[in-house]
Amino acid sequence: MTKLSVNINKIATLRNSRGGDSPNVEQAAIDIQNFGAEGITIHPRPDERHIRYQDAYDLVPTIKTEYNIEGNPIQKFIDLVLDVKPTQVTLVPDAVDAITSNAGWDTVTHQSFLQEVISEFKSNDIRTSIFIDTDAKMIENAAKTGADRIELYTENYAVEFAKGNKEAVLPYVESSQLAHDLGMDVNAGHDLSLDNIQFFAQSLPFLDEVSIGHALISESLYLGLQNVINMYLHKLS
Ligand SMILES: CC(=O)[C@@H](O)[C@H](O)COP(=O)(O)O
Ligand SMILES: NCC(=O)COP(=O)(O)O
Repeated sequence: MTKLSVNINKIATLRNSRGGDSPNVEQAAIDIQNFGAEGITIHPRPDERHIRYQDAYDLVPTIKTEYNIEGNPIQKFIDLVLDVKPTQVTLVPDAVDAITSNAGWDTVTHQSFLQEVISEFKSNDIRTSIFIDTDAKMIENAAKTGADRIELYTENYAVEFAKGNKEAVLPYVESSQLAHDLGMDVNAGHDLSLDNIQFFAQSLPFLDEVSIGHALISESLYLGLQNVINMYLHKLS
């Protein structure tokens, strides 16, 4: 069974837009887990435009499932993760000003750096995962860094699937098998949604966890709108 980890960045985006504490990200994490999600993912960025570094600490007592922290391992991020000690850290090669993640690691160029940070996280009992494209050479080199898992960057699959190109899943099928053969587990994420997740999960031979945020929160708004509007109308009647 593939675990669902819910990325709550967008809850924080909404909170920050008013400067207050609504919606409350800790309560959201509690509820999301009570509704059955098997993990909570956050992806703090250096500008703290959504999840803040302080949120990473405040969430600790609320997460009873798996806690996954994603981000670029700049020193501030490394210190945060070593302090918070989540279940898993996912290393993502984000540019400081990136709107969202847009590429996997070049594990050849950055092999020794990745090896160093991964070994530090592992010696602190934190599972490690590397955000990566469906490139065999990069995945083979990811294994050499000592990473426990890869997280397959699924934007291309999501874009192509929306156009009806189901064969876009094939590189992910191959990458999943390769990672497994190399002794790594497989996560996936980015733009996965209610539309594309089932075909993806059923196609991959190995898929341990997906982290989903943007689409899941948007879908929750749409699927909840009718209910909430009816509740307002009832209060006003
Ligand atoms: C690595 C990845 O694909 C996600 O963590 C995604 O980047 C979420 O970050 P944002 O919410 O900042 O888009
Ligand atoms: N690791 C991917 C993630 O956490 C969520 O990405 P998205 O669903 O917001 O695109």
